[in-house]
Parts: sequence; structure tokens; C-alpha cells
Amino acid sequence: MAYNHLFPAFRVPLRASLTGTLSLPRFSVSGYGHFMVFTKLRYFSSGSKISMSLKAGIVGLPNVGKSTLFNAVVENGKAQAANFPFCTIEPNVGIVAVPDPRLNVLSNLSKSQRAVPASIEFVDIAGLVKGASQGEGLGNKFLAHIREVDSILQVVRCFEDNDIVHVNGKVDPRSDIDVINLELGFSDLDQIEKRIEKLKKSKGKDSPSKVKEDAERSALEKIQQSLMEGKPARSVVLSDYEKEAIKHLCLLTMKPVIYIANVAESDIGDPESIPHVREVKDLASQYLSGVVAISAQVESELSELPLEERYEYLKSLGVEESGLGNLIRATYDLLGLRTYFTSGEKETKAWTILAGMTAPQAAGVIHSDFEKGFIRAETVAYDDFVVAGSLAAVREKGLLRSEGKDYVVQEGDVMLFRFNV
Ligand SMILES: Nc1ncnc2c1ncn2[C@@H]1O[C@H](COP(=O)(O)OP(=O)(O)OP(=O)(O)O)[C@@H](O)[C@H]1O
Ligand SMILES: [Mg+2]
Repeated sequence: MAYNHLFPAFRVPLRASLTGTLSLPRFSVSGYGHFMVFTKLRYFSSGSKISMSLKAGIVGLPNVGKSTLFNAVVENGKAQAANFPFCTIEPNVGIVAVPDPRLNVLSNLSKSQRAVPASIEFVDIAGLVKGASQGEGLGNKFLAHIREVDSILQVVRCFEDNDIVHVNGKVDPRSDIDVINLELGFSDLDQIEKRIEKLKKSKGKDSPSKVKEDAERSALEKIQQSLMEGKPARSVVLSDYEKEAIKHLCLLTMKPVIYIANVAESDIGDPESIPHVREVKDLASQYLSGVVAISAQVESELSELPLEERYEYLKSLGVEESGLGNLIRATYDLLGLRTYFTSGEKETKAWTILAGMTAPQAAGVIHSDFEKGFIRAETVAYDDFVVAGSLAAVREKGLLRSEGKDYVVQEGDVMLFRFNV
């Protein structure tokens, strides 16, 4: 039995430019494992070149279900290995494929020998406690791990279970979210103060570097102010130049966040009926973050079941599909990532780019020579390819467009690059 139906393509209507504002219309999708609310979010690019695999760090207080979720993601990746490759780098780092039903469709049409999906790296970061920014718990070490990730997935405990100790004595999503935000905010403030001091001491030098330092100082002062008011760095409106100037600091509260409301098995049929989940949702909108309701426990149990029993189990809980596919997809979308495909007999492959990338930049993701020697890109939309049935048919019908260096690659484009080396 094919289990691709567990991973319907998750589409968020995103509009974004490389360095501009990513504006996500407020919308609400009820249901298990779906993104439930989103408001305006600022996106910062990590440069024009991105690696194929972006890191999402799983954070949260101790004992909230981070490892359970991580293991479920990883186990599920293994179980799906035929379709969705997975590999472990270290015990707490796993690469999972971004589920995308279009990949197999294209691969079948092109009779490809293999299909290679886009991927995301998940990192299970140990529990963060109050005082971490002052070195409590394993404090700074955790914060350093968080600094390295591209997005933050914060697991928030929304399940009641007297046998599982809550570090603060009771299930309280608001307090959990605030503890983490405070620690991340303190750490940023600390870093900003040190940096502003350093900038004060820096004497003039040449004028371009002075302009850059001025931009950095102005950005840092704005962020500092915002953090003191309890608002994350990502909520501050900055010019592209200012964003560029502070990028080297990798501020923690600048990173996009998804809250994962970890609910009890009995609640996955209707997570929004749970007050804890509604609270997480409210806070997510306040803190410009995404939110997905999932049960780490259920996902973990699912990943241990033979594939053919999973659907029955899910149905018995009142849902149709596992939440993991949607979580992975949401993470991908939150990072402002887009997919284009190359498709031929050897392989069909999903490539990751940032929204707004031009054809040469997209070609550069495959190989820097493709970008340097870029001549043209032959392009067809995914839907047109599927209707035509093959690349040859696409050509015959005149659907293959020849695009130049200014073409902005669209989600789902199937591309062929012409280049000189
Ligand atoms: N949705 C859920 N419903 C019920 N129990 C859950 C749920 N999610 C996790 N648990 C249970 O909570 C306990 C703690 O989970 P886990 O070890 O994953 O937490 P953690 O956040 O990784 O903790 P630490 O910070 O100590 O590493 C486990 O016993 C796990 O089975
Ligand atoms: Mg753990």
C-alpha cells in the first residue's frame, strides 16, 4: 500500500523577495499537523547561496517531547526510505527528505532511474532552562547550538500527564514560551551590548566601512530597544543594508520560529478544542511565528508500526494522516524556500532555492559553473509538463520557454540549463 497519501503537498501562499519582507497572509487551517496561524514575518536571507539542506533546531524546556519528536521524524524517514531518503550524521542530527508528491510524478513520466528529494536537517537540542543565558544547565552550549540553525522549532508541552514531570510543576504553554524567549532575548542583548561597545571603540577607518558600521549600530540599537520591550529581533523593520550589516551576529531572535504544540493522543482529532493549543496559537501570532499541533507520542508510535497498520491507527484517533509531512513542509516554507526540478532519464531531482532567485542563481545551486557560464534556461511549469507527459512532448507542443538571466524561477519549474564553461 502506498503511503504517499500521508504526505499531501502542503502549500502556503507565500510572497517573498530575497531580502525583502516575506508576507504571509493570516489564515487558519484547522486539522492535525497543519499550520494553523501565521501573521507577518520578516525573512532574512542567509546569502544568495544556500546549501541543499537547511537546519531546523528542535528546542524547548526539558521533558516536553523534543527527542520523542526527533526520533519519530528520523524513524519515519527510515521507514519511508524507499521514497524519502534519510540519514543520521550524529545521534542528534538527522536529515529528512521534504515530502513532495510531484517528485514521483515527474520521475515516473521521465522514467528516471532515481528520484532525489530536497532535504532538511533536524537537530535535537537538549532542554533549555531558565538562566541558560547566564550559563545555567548547559546554558551557553545550547545557545551556541541554536545559533547554528536556520530555523527554530520550539516544542511546547500541551499534554497533561502526572507521571511526566514538568520542570515548572504544571503544563503552562505561556510560561514555557516566555522562558525560552527570555533566554534567547537575553543572549541577543548580551551580544548586542558587547558589539555596540566594540563599534564605539572602532576608529573611523575608510569611509565604506564606516558607513557599514553606522548601519550596524543603527540596526542594533533598534533591535536592542525592541528586545527590551519583549519583542524578538525579527519584528524590527530593517533596511536590506542594515540586515546585511548585522547578519554576522546570527542573532537568535532573528531566526524564524514554529511552535509545535505537543498534544495528547486523545486530542489529535481536534487540537484546537484544547485551551493550551489555543494559547500557543495566540502567542505564535503575537511573536510572528508559525504553529503546528502534533502529538510527538503518536508520531513516535506510528513510526514503529508496519506501514499497513498506520492508517488504521490514525483513523482510530480521528485523523487521516501523520502530522510529520506537514511539519517538514511547513518548516521548508517558513524558511522561504522554493523548489524547482530537473528531470531526465538518469534522475529527477528537487532543488532548493530561496524565493526570488533568478535562473542563473538557481543554476548555481547545482554547480557554480552553471551560474558563471549561464546562457539560458529552458523552462516549463510543472503542471504543463504533467499534461504534456514528457519533455519531448513539452518541446513538440512548444511549451518549453527559453528564459534569460533575469528570469525569476517559479515554484515547481522544471528546468534545463544551457551554459558555457
Ligand atoms: N504528546 C505526548 N503525550 C504524552 N506523552 C508524551 C508526549 N510527547 C512526549 N511524551 C513523553 O514525555 C516524556 C519526555 O519526552 P522526551 O524525552 O522526548 O522529552 P525531551 O524534551 O527530549 O526532554 P529532555 O530535555 O530531557 O531531553 C517521554 O516519556 C515521552 O514519552
Ligand atoms: Mg531529549
